[in-house]
Amino acid sequence: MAEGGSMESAAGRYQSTLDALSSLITKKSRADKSNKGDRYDLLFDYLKILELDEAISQLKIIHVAGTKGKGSTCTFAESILRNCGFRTGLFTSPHLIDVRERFRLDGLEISEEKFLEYFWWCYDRLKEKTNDDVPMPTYFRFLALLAFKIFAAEQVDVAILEVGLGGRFDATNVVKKPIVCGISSLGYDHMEILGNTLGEIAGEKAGIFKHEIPAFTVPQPDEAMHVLEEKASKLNINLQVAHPLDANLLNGLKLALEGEHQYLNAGLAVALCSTWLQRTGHPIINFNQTGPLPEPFIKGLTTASLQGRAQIVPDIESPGNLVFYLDGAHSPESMEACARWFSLCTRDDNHLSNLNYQPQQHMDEGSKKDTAQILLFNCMSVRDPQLLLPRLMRTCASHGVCFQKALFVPNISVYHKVGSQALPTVDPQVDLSWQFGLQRAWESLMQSDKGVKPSNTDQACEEVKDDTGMRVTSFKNSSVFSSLPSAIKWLRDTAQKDRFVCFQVLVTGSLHLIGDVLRLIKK
Ligand SMILES: Nc1ncnc2c1ncn2[C@@H]1O[C@H](COP(=O)(O)OP(=O)(O)OP(=O)(O)O)[C@@H](O)[C@H]1O
Ligand SMILES: [Mg+2]
Ligand SMILES: [Mg+2]
Repeated sequence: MAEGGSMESAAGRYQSTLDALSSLITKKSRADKSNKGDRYDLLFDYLKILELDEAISQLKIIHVAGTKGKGSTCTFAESILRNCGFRTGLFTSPHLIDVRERFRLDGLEISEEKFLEYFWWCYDRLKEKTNDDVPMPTYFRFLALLAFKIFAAEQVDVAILEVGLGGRFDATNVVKKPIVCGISSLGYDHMEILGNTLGEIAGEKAGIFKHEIPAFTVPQPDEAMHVLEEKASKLNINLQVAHPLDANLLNGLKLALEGEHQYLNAGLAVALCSTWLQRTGHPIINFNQTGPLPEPFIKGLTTASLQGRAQIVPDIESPGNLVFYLDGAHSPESMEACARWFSLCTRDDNHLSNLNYQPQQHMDEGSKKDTAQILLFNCMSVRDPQLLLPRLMRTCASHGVCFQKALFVPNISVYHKVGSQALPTVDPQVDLSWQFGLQRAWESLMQSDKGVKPSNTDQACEEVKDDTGMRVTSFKNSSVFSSLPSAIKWLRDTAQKDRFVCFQVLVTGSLHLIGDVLRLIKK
């Protein structure tokens, strides 16, 4: 019998499943060899153990790599093909709150029941057949195998797979014959693993190309495009460039995911889906690049959903004057896209009418609410804040948006654990040196940047303990909070005190942070 026997409660069973999953997380850093393909051959042993070889060859797969926009592109593609009437499977990463977010069937997160069934089916077989030579798969490899099992068992018409990291040595790349491949925007990320030049990075991502399987990409910098083309031509592929979607093709509707960069992702998704339809014997009548999009495409593109990407959440405690703008950007290019999105939608008063509250409700007739922008930030220590923070601040400044205050917090999620139970009791002794570094970088930016309100020369640092014993270290323009809940509490208190100001909080830098914030504010 699987771990988590019948005596256990459903919640207990789910938790022990997450514990089993957590046991696969290796303590080694991600830059470790295993991500460079170390023992990639093991994946084929796992496929044999799970008897998935044949099943995978039957799946009609769309495979997407890229630095940014993979998840969005896959989400659009899934939504389009579901609206065309197909049974869809979608595998994306990372997850924000619950690991089941990574596996969608017909657009919905897999049910707990099915997840448990397939999880233990795979886990038990692997546990039984693995040994010193063929050890248990690592975390992401296990999840990818589980995705294959789920999609095969559920007999989806189409499986849409997002590469976890890179391409060539990614666990999803055991696929031998996808229907179509896509490469979304390339940029600098994970250089410690994928190489230092855009060309090298492109080469890794192009590792998903397969002999004579059609492939699409978005417009890329020359350096990247050359490498993609070269790799494609070696495999006898005519690599095509999907142009950004023309907003006029949406019948006056808006893309479901916000931000200008989503038009790039949507354009790629449209190309992938129309090719998938053609190659699986469902050509769309009268479809061309410039004419209006078929109805299910419009429906798909305008209703797709993905948490933590340009997501706007009014706070439940003070919806009128505290609004969270959440975006998991964590690379320089996406930081800029995120800053542009935040600036445009905070500058634009109209967007408030899209939210389910009346911003004017607490105010006297005719008075206009002031807004104040606050940044809530953390990034993982593999990122370079000197690349992220200036990009963020300058892009906002160029749109006339200045942050009144920046808050830096540690993430709460414990990385070697999966699942919501991983929310730990807050540790007052937590090491904040990384956050102090972020704060210093921010303060010196505020001092040096032209076009940004100069801050007080008085840089007295104030350290206080709040009522929960948490440390808060403040400069004029920024604070370091020793926990996320205390930062959220500060935001709510601040909003309570000043009901005539709408506090617009941009939360960015790390998807883990976004997940933690969503967990706290959605309760
Ligand atoms: N085409 C793009 N160009 C630049 N930035 C983008 C693009 N698409 C998305 N982004 C930014 O990247 C963030 C993540 O988007 P998405 O989840 O689609 O990408 P991803 O490639 O799956 O990222 P991850 O590496 O986190 O898996 C978005 O919130 C947005 O800020
Ligand atoms: Mg990434
Ligand atoms: Mg992703």
